[in-house]
Amino acid sequence: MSEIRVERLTKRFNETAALDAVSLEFAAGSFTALLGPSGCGKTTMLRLIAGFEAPSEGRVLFGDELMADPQQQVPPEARGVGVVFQSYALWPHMDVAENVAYPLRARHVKRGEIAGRVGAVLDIVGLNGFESRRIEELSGGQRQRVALARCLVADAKIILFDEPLANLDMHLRSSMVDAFRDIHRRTGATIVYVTHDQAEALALADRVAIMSEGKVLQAAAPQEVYRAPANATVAGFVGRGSIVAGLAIDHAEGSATVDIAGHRLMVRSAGTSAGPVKILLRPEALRISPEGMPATVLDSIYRGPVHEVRLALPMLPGQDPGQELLIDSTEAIAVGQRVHLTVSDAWIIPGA
Ligand SMILES: Nc1ncnc2c1ncn2[C@@H]1O[C@H](COP(=O)(O)OP(=O)(O)OP(=O)(O)O)[C@@H](O)[C@H]1O
Repeated sequence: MSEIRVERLTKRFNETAALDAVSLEFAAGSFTALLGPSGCGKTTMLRLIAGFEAPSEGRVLFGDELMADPQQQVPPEARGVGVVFQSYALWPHMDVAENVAYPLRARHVKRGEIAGRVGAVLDIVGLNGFESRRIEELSGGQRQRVALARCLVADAKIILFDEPLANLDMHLRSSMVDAFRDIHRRTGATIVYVTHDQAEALALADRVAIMSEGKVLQAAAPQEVYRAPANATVAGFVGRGSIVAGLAIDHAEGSATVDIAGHRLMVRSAGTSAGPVKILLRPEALRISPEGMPATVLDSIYRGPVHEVRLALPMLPGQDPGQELLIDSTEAIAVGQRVHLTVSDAWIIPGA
């Protein structure tokens, strides 16, 4: 059953549609990341689900229950949703345990029960022993964990996260990514997680919804979004890679033969007719070898374990000039060198 359903959900601020007729379901227990550039409508979607905004058009349902349409809205506190923002909004004058206990106190839960539940969630977020620490004595990552614990203690079936790791350094972010995976496993909550960090989205979510200009361009498993982007915008937004022009010569179920710069190869395809196509080539699917697609090295940048090498494809009559590819190479390669590439995987971008 789907826990959250948004139907043709639209939110307009003055003339601009921050969210534009989006329909999306969130299955019970799923972990969906909303991913997209700044201003694409991610936070607006979250705020509509939480009840902090009212829809201009469309509806929000939890199960079969209507939460909001333009005429009526269930108030946020009656939706039973946990929300964690990037600003932790903790009470500075209370210690860790008091902050975490706050939602239970507000609901008049018994003292004895509160202590047990607070201990249990502090355990989940790895803050056992910090009960009587003051908030100002905590690091950014520890504060974020307190905010997380305070959200978890309420036992919400739906938890919304708005860029919860945005203020943390890289090292802390990766340890918090582990904490989030653990929390999802333990609570089984339906999670919607807003981020503009694709690595975070791919690592955490079982489904990624890529948004742009108030619309959802693709909502699919992380592997699918990466391997088979629905259009050029998604392809450009998720992962590294190059989009080159080619000519489809022949196609079968799920694959096609294409010509790229005079070189023929088999690529994956969602079904296309013969003619010009755009093809996505990921760096890890390209390898320098004695024969294959010819290319010339334009430049090479050391990126840590590998050199990222930019190559130019030969220009052929009737094809796009200046087509470029990216590959990762364990060795530095001299600029100007001519090489050949084997292609182990490629994808025809639908409708491009
Ligand atoms: N209260 C508001 N009043 C007017 N415009 C708003 C309001 N809230 C959001 N917007 C506009 O709606 C659009 C979507 O905003 P939203 O905050 O949902 O984007 P986002 O994808 O979360 O961006 P970011 O990653 O920068 O947080 C933006 O163009 C924004 O300027």
